Amino acid sequence: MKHPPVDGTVGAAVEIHDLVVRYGDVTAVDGLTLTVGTGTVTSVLGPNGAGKTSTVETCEGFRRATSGSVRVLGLDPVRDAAALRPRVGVMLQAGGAWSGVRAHEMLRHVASLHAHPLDVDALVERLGLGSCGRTAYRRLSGGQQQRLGLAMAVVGRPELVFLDEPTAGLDPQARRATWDLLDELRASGVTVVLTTHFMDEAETLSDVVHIVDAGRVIASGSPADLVRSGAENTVRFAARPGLDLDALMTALPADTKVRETAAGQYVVVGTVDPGLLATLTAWFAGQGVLAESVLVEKQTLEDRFLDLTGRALR
Ligand SMILES: Nc1ncnc2c1ncn2[C@@H]1O[C@H](COP(=O)(O)OP(=O)(O)OP(=O)(O)O)[C@@H](O)[C@H]1O
Repeated sequence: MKHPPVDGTVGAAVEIHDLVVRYGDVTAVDGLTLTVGTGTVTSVLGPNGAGKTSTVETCEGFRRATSGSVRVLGLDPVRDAAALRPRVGVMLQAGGAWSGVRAHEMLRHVASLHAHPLDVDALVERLGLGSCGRTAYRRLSGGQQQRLGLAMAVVGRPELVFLDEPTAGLDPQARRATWDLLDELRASGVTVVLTTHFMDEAETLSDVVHIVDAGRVIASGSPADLVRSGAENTVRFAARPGLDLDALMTALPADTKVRETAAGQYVVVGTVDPGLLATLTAWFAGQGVLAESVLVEKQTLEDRFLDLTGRALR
């Protein structure tokens, strides 16, 4: 069943305007503005420490904004917490359950707090939690805790779910099961806001992606738009390590960048056309370089993310 538009939030499930979150001297969120459309899957991406969790926790009502405004389903996440609780599902980055409680008991407890919960047994089955129902939360593996956290976030049939790195530490099977569940939530009209470091996940699942860096949104759009608004194409090739990339970039058109992503693995980003390929291979010939596996590819969201946020570790 599709959820009807929520009063006062037609078109917007979450509205964040000029949000600032400070912890003492640390400014975690620094004037962040974004809107999450009702019924969309929206991903918030950013390097470590960019302010994603602080932003999401403010929307969940766990943190107070230092300044700026946050509206969730048209309501204030702190002042209206009681009204939002049955309507919003939350999956935290860590924890969320009492350490001694058994997995299924915890899930049944959360389900009992909601008027029309999902079928607990079916959800347990879906997320592969059948074998650990009697296990205490603290004894579950990291991936099982993650899956239980996801189940707790969705069991109450929320209108909106916040998922902080929902697939971190999951095996490929559980990751796919999570993707399928998110697809179903979208199909039933649920708004999903997730943070992730997996670019393929964001690209596959999201209607809209916001890239956050240093506490601000630096790019927004559909994954396809974000990739399109970067350089058109990428050429990848393998050759001997340590090629003189300054010399190569001098030979190529001015807007072209080349980097060695791993020893002997190169990526050329720019306007890739037959002329650029001809220049590249002529340069190889002039240098006596026998390049292998020269591939013209579309830029990925990960390439775009790295272009926008740089390559320095945070
Ligand atoms: N409780 C806290 N006290 C002090 N500083 C904090 C606190 N929580 C977060 N920070 C700092 O705020 C900044 C933003 O952290 P936040 O967890 O929001 O980033 P993030 O984008 O979610 O990072 P990650 O991808 O690593 O989870 C970081 O510099 C972090 O060290």
